[in-house]
Amino acid sequence: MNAVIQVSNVSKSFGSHHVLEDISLTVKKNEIYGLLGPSGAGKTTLVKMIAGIETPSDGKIKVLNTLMPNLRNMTQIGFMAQSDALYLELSGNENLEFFASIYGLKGKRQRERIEHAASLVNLTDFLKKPVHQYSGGMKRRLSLAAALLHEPDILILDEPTVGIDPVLRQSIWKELYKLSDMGTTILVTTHVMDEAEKCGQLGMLRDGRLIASGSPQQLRESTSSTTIEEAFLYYGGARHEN
Ligand SMILES: Nc1ncnc2c1ncn2[C@@H]1O[C@H](COP(=O)(O)OP(=O)(O)OP(=O)(O)O)[C@@H](O)[C@H]1O
Repeated sequence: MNAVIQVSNVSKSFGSHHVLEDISLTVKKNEIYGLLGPSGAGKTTLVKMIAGIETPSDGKIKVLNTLMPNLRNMTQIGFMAQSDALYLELSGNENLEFFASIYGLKGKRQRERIEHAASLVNLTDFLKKPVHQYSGGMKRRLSLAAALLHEPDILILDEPTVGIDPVLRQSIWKELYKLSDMGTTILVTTHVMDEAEKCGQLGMLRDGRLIASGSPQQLRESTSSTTIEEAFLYYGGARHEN
């Protein structure tokens, strides 16, 4: 099986707070897998463990067949965190140069990748500005550009389009499709239902449990729902009745 991410029976607690319970999921190569759930469901905690930033309390996570966390695997992963890890006093360009050099990109290649990533997120004209003058949406876009710089095999995006206007959101999704066509595996978290529809596969997360998974169409059809929101409510409700 061409599984790129394998999460097996993973649980996570912070002290006595059980945040995730017995999560198992598989993300295949080229797939765009969406983790859908309301705030506090545990999406960020799960993607941080997959990216190797947090460790599970129980269970196993393998990325590219290697147990995580694994330092070598980190270079194959582009991670865009929910809170932007940017240097506010530096310009957009300087931020991208910094991240590019961490990924080992130098000289002409570095310039090309920065140009490409910046144009993708519509920031070319703002690269000279210090980031403290950026709006929230611009900071998100710069973080996305930084995650794309080294053309990672796996892209993990935590709520990538929060604060981004619908036109740009659409162009970002277009690019995500393009990247997936070219072989990138993409894991994206969202609490927005219409965005969930854009994913090839979905995992619905609620109260730290994976309540359902499948393609948006499968999830709708198997619950006789017309929307993903309805399907989510069905699975959420069904679990509580058990
Ligand atoms: N380092 C931590 N220490 C203690 N509790 C934590 C920690 N990180 C997350 N939590 C708790 O875990 C739960 C899930 O948080 P998480 O950020 O993973 O959810 P989420 O689905 O990503 O929500 P949001 O979209 O609001 O970030 C929350 O109750 C949160 O308070």
